[in-house]
Amino acid sequence: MTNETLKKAIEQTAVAVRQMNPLVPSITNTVTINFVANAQLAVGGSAAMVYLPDEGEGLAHICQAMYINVGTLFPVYAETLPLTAKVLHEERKPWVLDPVAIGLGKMRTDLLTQFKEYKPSIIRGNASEIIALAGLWNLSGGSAVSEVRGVDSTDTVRAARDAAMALASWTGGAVAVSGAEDLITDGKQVIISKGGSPMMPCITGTGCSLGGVMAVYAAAADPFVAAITGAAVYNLAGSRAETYVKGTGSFQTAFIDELYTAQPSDIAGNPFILE
Ligand SMILES: Nc1ncnc2c1ncn2[C@@H]1O[C@H](COP(=O)(O)OP(=O)(O)OP(=O)(O)O)[C@@H](O)[C@H]1O
Ligand SMILES: Cc1ncsc1CCO
Ligand SMILES: [Mg+2]
Repeated sequence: MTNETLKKAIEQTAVAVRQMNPLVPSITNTVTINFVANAQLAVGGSAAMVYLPDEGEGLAHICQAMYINVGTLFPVYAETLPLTAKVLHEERKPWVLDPVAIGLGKMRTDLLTQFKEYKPSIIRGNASEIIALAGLWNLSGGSAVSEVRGVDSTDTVRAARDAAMALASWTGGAVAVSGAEDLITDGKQVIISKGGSPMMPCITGTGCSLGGVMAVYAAAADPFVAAITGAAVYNLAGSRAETYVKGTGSFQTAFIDELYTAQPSDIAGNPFILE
């Protein structure tokens, strides 16, 4: 892929989801569920959030793509998440996994272990989560899950490069590592997406909602292009929003405004490096 073909693919993806309004349901955490839905709607998707096993399974059958985030687990998810992921895998529906807080608790570890066989099309996490997931799945570049602390990253994006490439090679999809710059790989090529704002890690759910938005784009593009398009619109919107807000509260509102008003050509023009 060249810079020009990638820019064209990003622009086409952003245009396509606005035309399609794809149904992209989520099973996600209760902290940021509203932010995820609003971000998905802002870029052109149709959101639907569920918790129950038959509802996850039912939506997996009819959706264009789906988002699963293990941030706040409840006992019912031991049934909901594998059932839903199995349908997505069997029907070759694109789906995005956010392995939030990997390493915390037995149920989270069991679920994330099971997802190895259901091959998420895009894995999106911060650097520490990506390194820990590669470790849990016994892939190169990974490390023991016990090193993760809570939901925030203690590693740099570049430190997760090998883990991200190993995960993408396993799934055959894409992996996106978020941070001050974002690294996206399909296991062969690596893209660094630039921009964003230091305010983004100061509000909860920019990462979660980024996963939801990547799932929306995955309804219209292959996983690698979808993940790159998501990173690009986030970095564009974050850079723009920080220029006129007083602090992080109004940043969240301005950020959603910028997602909503971002033009496909501007999303494609957000700086990236193809390594
Ligand atoms: N220092 C930074 N400068 C610019 N952009 C940033 C910075 N830190 C994070 N971002 C952006 O914020 C978004 C979320 O990334 P982050 O790594 O904070 O996710 P996360 O830790 O999973 O977030 P959460 O779990 O709260 O949803 C990405 O678009 C990323 O590019
Ligand atoms: C803060 C927090 N705690 C569980 S999930 C979540 C959202 C960010 O990952
Ligand atoms: Mg996160």
